[in-house]
Amino acid sequence: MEIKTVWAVYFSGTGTTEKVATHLARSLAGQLGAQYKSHDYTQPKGRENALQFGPDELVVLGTPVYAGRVPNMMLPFVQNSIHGEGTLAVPVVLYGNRNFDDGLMELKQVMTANGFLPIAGAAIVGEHSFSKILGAGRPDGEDMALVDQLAQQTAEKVKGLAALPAEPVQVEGCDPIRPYYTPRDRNGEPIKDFLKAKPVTDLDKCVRCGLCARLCPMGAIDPNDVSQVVGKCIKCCACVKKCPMGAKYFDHEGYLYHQHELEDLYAARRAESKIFI
Ligand SMILES: Cc1cc2nc3c(=O)[nH]c(=O)nc-3n(C[C@H](O)[C@H](O)[C@H](O)COP(=O)(O)O)c2cc1C
Repeated sequence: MEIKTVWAVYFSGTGTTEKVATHLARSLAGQLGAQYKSHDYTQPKGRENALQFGPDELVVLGTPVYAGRVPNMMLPFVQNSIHGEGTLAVPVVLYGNRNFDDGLMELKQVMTANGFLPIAGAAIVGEHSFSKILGAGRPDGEDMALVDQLAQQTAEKVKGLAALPAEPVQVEGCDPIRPYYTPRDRNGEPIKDFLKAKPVTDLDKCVRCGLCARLCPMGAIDPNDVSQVVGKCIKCCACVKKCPMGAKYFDHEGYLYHQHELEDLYAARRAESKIFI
């Protein structure tokens, strides 16, 4: 099949999804002799208009895994505003060394329902948003080599297609999709007020540059007083990890318990990145 444009379309709070989706799409474009374009829907502005793709385009759609699924606050945009028309696609998820659970399956299902034909997929490990030691430095060289392998195999598959395949690619995950993963306390109870946790600001370090307010995917930080989170925080950690002064952090007890538990359970092991073709 002839593809004219390969797109990287992605949400990425801390940059790991962007790194993988753009690399994969660029590489595919090169191998297919197609042009490369990208659309970043991390910021509210990137979600203002619907996206529609045609039969001579290929879309790499990337999202991080939040609570084992596609981030729930981004799901409406993906479901309602990203459509294909017999468009080949590669759903890609990034996950923080715990598990991608049903994130890739959910993304594949939503895309299939929206007129895409997923022909390959990937679940790649990225440094966990909540931590500097969980999945530290990933995706690394080994992960990116797997992404290169996926690009090569997907390009070969596309070149060999005379028509759209009858079935989408098989990926790991449950169908029907399971409920969101719930952080639990030491008694096995859901952590109280976890969803209400939001970052605080060390005013001795903060230089009021306003970067955090501009970066927040939810537009939740007051640009006139960046210590105030006036909107909904999805805990993507863009403000925490990208603040040049290290002025943002979480002090919420339940959040910190969950972060340390994840680090205790999963930091020592290397979770596998996986490709599906
Ligand atoms: C709210 C939230 C929930 C998360 N849930 C999971 C999870 O269920 N499993 C996992 O392995 N990583 C989880 N992560 C980690 C991210 O999937 C991972 O760090 C990813 O690389 C972040 O992508 P980004 O850099 O594009 O923002 C979660 C991160 C956040 C912010």
